[in-house]
Amino acid sequence: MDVSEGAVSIEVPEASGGGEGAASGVFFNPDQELNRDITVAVLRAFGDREERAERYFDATAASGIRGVRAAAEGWDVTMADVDADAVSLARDNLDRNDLEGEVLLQDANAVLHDVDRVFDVVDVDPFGSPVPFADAAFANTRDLVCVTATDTAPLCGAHFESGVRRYSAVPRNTEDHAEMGLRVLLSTLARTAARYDVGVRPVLSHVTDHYVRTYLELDHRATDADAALDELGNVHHCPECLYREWEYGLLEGERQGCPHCGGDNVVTAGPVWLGPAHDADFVRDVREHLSEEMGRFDRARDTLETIADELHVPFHYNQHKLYKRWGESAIAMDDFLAVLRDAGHEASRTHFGGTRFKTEADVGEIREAVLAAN
Ligand SMILES: C[S@@+](CC[C@H](N)C(=O)[O-])C[C@H]1O[C@@H](n2cnc3c(N)ncnc32)[C@H](O)[C@@H]1O
Repeated sequence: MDVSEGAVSIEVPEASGGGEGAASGVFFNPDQELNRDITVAVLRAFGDREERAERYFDATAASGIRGVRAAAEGWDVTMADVDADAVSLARDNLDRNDLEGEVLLQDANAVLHDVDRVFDVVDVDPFGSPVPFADAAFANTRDLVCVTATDTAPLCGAHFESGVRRYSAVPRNTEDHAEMGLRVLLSTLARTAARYDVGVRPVLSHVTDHYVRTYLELDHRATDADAALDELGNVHHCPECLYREWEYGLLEGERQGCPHCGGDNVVTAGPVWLGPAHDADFVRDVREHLSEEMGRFDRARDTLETIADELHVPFHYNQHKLYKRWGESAIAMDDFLAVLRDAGHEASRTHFGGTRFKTEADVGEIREAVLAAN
């Protein structure tokens, strides 16, 4: 089956249309086109800014769609896969588009540990968790590590034990679980990178459908790794009144009782990444580098616009849940944000959902602002 994405056309097996875990054939998930469109725009924006960056490694190639699209953008592409059918298909797909590139039948970790190779950008887009590739990626990438995680249930605490095992963190299945998953992933990646004296700075992150995607710019001094670790801490959630509170540091403990409603079901997650999950200027630049031939242009543009304007608050509220608790009907989001801003609180929409918002205000302050506006 022929598939066109952006400027390229590739062949994928018919059987792979079913998405992750398709019974036969090389993997190809059409639903990840948005992820790949944004990746191409990131490569354009990053390549313009860091002109010397030219070597891109698609660590888990499958059909080669990412590597082929990167090669079409002028990147010097290497791809790897442990599946011989995938390697042969990825090679064919480069040829089909008259593009150069190297496709290796090799474990991505072995390629990353090859002392004769250096990559500026490494893209890890595996089945499930990226953790098996994280050490090698951070130990051996120059500039940018791009990571997809599709194991959102462990990451957000819905599969608690596997989340603890895999991510060396305590995830909690709170009502803002998608952001919980992102911040648990960022915490694990920051701690993994720190082992190699590498500091990570997330320049763009999004949680879309059932995956988390993040782009981490790297700095290669021990002090950079220390600075990244300083962005870690714990977050406490009260499931009754939706109060949440966070504090930086790795040694903070659990909370006894909610300071807002007095409830005793407060849950603590950590260590999670409390720092910025994106760089607004970079996100705006990436948005400018989207192009209309991309299949998910409109959605990618809207997602990036929302992310660029998101406050750097490490969790978010669900406006409808708050109104339900107050026994009132929710008002339009723009009006609601205006109420918070009029009361002196910064507030923004978030790409985590249309009924969700970010603010530094706590639940008591939010309620006061709404009451004062009535
Ligand atoms: C989710 S698919 C990749 C999808 C692809 N990046 C895309 O955008 O369509 C994961 C691929 O990783 C490959 N893989 C699994 N373990 C690997 C390893 N250790 N090194 C390299 N590739 C591996 C699998 O064979 C599979 O083709």
